[in-house]
Amino acid sequence: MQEVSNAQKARILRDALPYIREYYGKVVVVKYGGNAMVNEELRKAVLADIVLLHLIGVKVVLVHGGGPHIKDMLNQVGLESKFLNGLRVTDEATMKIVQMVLAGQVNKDLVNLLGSLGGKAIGLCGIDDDMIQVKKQSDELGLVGEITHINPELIHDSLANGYIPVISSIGTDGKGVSYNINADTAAAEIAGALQAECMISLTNIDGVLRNPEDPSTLFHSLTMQEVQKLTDEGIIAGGMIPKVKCCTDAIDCGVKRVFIINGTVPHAILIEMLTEEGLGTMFVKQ
Ligand SMILES: Nc1ncnc2c1ncn2[C@@H]1O[C@H](COP(=O)(O)OP(=O)(O)O)[C@@H](O)[C@H]1O
Ligand SMILES: CC(=O)N[C@@H](CCC(=O)OP(=O)(O)O)C(=O)O
Repeated sequence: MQEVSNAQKARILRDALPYIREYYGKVVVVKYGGNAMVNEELRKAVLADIVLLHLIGVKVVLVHGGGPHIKDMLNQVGLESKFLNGLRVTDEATMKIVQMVLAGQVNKDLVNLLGSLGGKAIGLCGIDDDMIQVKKQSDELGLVGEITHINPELIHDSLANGYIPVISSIGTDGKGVSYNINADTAAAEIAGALQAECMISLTNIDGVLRNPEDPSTLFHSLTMQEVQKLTDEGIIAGGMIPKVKCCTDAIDCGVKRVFIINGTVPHAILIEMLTEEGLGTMFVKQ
């Protein structure tokens, strides 16, 4: 690795200061999940950056998925993973596993790791205090929830008490039934309800690319109209479609800065938030 001189380190810190000031005391929602969350070393590095932001006074809210973890557990118990338009078809047996894996295994592992890195974290899911209220999205998807309302009180209380809230993407219908929610959707709705300064979705690709095989084709910023055009042209495809839709929804709901970045790049969150250049795709209204 190339040596960084003390003068360069000092310049990096000086240049970051205005951004630190800008984000101080502001709410930043980070969506973490997918393949960017599977590697343990990487996970530790991402969480260390979240702890650092928390320690310098940014109100970080971590919303997580865990699709690969759910898939592994379904495999272990002999259940199949089925998707319809990027959403998991969730029958009752699958929902039990989703809740166990997300609110149990993944959530508690993240909280535990944040704690070990010096962060004060609290693990929640959308069922706690009726935080994520849903209705059934469609009969075909089974227990997949469409969000009808976010009750942000518990998040505000957790932040006011100095915690990093770590929230898994499960909702309730208010009648005792748990529902599965795509984690990007949950993050965008939560960011909107909190009127967050910023939402960052971490994935395992650099952002939105004209050609996903070629990193030099990254779109550094995209307007809502450009997103529509690229989706119509089939350039934004597959798992990127719902991810980008959540970003534009968050902008529509008043979130000021919205990014998709590569969570496998060392210090990706810090580079995006605290440098002029950033590194992923930023979404803007126009
Ligand atoms: N234009 C595009 N730019 C970048 N990635 C794209 C694009 N179109 C489709 N994709 C695909 O979308 C994937 C990201 O979605 P997904 O795998 O669902 O993310 P995650 O698992 O992080 O939630 C990328 O790895 C890539 O294969
Ligand atoms: C309805 C639906 O599809 N829910 C997702 C929830 C987890 C998730 O979104 O995880 P990632 O962020 O890791 O993809 C699922 O069951 O996989």
